[in-house]
Amino acid sequence: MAVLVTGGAGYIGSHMVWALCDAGEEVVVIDRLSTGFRWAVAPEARFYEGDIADRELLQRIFAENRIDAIIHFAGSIIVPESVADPLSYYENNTAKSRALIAAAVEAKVPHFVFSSTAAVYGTPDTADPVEETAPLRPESPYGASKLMTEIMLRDTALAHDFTYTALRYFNVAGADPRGRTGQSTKGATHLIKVAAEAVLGKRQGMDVFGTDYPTPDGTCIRDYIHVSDLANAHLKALERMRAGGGSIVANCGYGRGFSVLEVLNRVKEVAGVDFPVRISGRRPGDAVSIVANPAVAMQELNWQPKHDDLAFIVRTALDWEDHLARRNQI
Ligand SMILES: O=c1ccn([C@@H]2O[C@H](COP(=O)(O)OP(=O)(O)O[C@H]3O[C@H](CO)[C@H](O)[C@H](O)[C@H]3O)[C@@H](O)[C@H]2O)c(=O)[nH]1
Repeated sequence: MAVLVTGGAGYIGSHMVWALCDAGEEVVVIDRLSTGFRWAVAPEARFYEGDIADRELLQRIFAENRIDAIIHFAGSIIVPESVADPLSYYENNTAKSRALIAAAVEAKVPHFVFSSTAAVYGTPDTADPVEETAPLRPESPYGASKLMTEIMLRDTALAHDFTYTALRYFNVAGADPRGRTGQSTKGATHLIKVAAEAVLGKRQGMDVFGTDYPTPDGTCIRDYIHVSDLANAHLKALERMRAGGGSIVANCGYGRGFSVLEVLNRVKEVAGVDFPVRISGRRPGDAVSIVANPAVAMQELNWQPKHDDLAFIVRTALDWEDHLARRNQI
C-alpha cells in the first residue's frame, strides 16, 4: 500500500517523504508548489502537481495508486499572516482540508494523519506543559483554521470507516541531519530560520517581537522540536492505525520551553557569530508561552525523541542554511 503526502514538497512534508522512503514505504506526493519545491521531494516518491481541493486530480491519484493513508501537511502556516488575511487561512486550511477529507471518504482511504498545531490552545492558563485535554482557545485565525479541521476529522471518524491522528505540532525547527532537505521557503518568519539567515548574513540582523510578556526575560516561550523527530511521530501514528489503533490527538513537542532570547543566544553560541538584534513591539496573534506535555505521543504512539537538544536543532538549521547559500537558493 502507498501513503499520500499532501504538501510533500514543503518543509515538514519533504522530511516526511524522506522518512517514509527510508522506512521502505511507497510514497505519493501532491503539492501545488506554491511554497514548496519540486527538488525537495525524494526521487523515489511519485509526484503530482496540483491542489488538494481538485477532486478530479484526487480521484485520479486514488485510481492510480493503492493508498491506505494520507498524511496531510498542505496548508498555510504563518500566524501573523493569518491575522492579516484570515479568509485565505479558512480557505487553504479549513475548506481545502474538508475537500481532501471528503475525497478520502469517497475513495475509502481508511487512515489520515493531520498536521495540527499547538496554536489550537492559545495561551494555556498555567505555565505547566499543556495536555491534549486543555481548553482549545486559538488566538489566531491560523489556530482556529486548524482546530476546525480537527473537528471535521472527529465527526468524520464517528460517521465513517475512517481513523485519524491529529498531531499538534509545537515549534518545528532544524533540518535533516543527513542534509537532504530543510526549510527553504523565501521570506521566512520562523524564529530559528530567521536567526540562521542572520548568521549567514542573508539579512541584516533581526527583530525580537515583544520583551514585555509575563515571562522571566519578557520574551515568548516555545517548545522547539526537531523536524526529524516530528516526522518519526507520523510514522508511529501510521503504524498504530494500521495495527487497528483508533483515532487520537497527540501533542508533538519535548516538554521544555525556551524564550526567544534564549534561542537567539544559543544560535549565536552554536554559530560562533554575532548579529544585531532589534527589540520591536509585540507581533499580533502570538501566545505568551506554550510547552507540550508529550505523554500521549510517548505512551500511545510509542514515540521517543532522539534530537531533543536545542544546539543540535540549531546546528542542523545552520547547516541547511549554509547548503542553500552554496546552492544559491536563498
Ligand atoms: O523574527 C522573529 C521571528 C519570531 N519571533 C518570535 O519567536 C517566537 C516563535 O515564533 P515563530 O514565528 O517561530 O513561531 P510561532 O510560535 O508563531 O508559530 C509556530 O508554532 C505554532 C505552535 O506554537 C504553530 O505550529 C505554527 O505553525 C508555527 O508557525 C514568537 O514569540 C515570535 O514573536 C521573533 O521574535 N522574531
